[in-house]
Amino acid sequence: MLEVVHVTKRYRKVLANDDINLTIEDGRIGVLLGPNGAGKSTIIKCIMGFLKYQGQIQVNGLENKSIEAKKIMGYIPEIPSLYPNLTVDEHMEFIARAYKLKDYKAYKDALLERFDLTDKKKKFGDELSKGMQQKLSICCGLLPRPRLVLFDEPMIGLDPHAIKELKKVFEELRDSGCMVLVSTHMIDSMEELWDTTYIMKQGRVAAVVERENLKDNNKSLEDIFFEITEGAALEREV
Ligand SMILES: Nc1ncnc2c1ncn2[C@@H]1O[C@H](COP(=O)(O)OP(=O)(O)OP(=O)(O)O)[C@@H](O)[C@H]1O
Repeated sequence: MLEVVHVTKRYRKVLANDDINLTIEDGRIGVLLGPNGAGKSTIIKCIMGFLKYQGQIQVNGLENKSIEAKKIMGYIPEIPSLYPNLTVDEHMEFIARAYKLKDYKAYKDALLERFDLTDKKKKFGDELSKGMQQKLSICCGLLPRPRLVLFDEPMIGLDPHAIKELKKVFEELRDSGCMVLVSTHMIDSMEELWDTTYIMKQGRVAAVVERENLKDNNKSLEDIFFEITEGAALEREV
């Protein structure tokens, strides 16, 4: 289980995350939905342990900044950060060695095939298109088979085939008991895939929407999103 408890992050005068609480259980998909600047990337970076913040974050009971926690966490950043002098295949090998993976070759090849990178194996990072870079970044994030996977705006720049594959990946991760957290500002992009949506506004979680509860509520996620983001900020459960 991922547990984010009372997390507050300031960048000097900017309050980017204001007392964030969220939980993702095993085998569940959480979505961070919010307009630009709502604080989605910041909370993901806090969960990954890249930033200093106030509050507590635990993954399966482990402190998020511990080595044990990092071994089970995967992160696909909003902007791919590749090595210009490493090829596609070398990026994957680098990850495999960093995580001391064993028996990873078949999975590596399957990931590259799935995201149409098999014939790009020998291309260098700076020879890839933006979409190809994003696909490689996804493959690198998935190779260590993380139990918690954080995707920051993962569909931006992907072609329809890659988006379809990525959605299948979300389902497979969920079905294998992983925790998934996806940030997006596109309401429809996660379709029926999410279990819990955290609607963020101005650094706060303004509403927590559970899919089960949406059925009894005559409103769509879109209705709730616009009510929250265009109306007064109020924290509530739906
Ligand atoms: N490194 C930084 N230094 C200063 N302020 C920052 C920094 N990174 C983010 N911010 C500010 O923190 C706030 C939240 O930004 P964040 O990137 O978390 O939002 P977001 O919801 O991910 O937005 P987007 O959808 O545009 O990616 C914004 O006001 C942003 O300007």
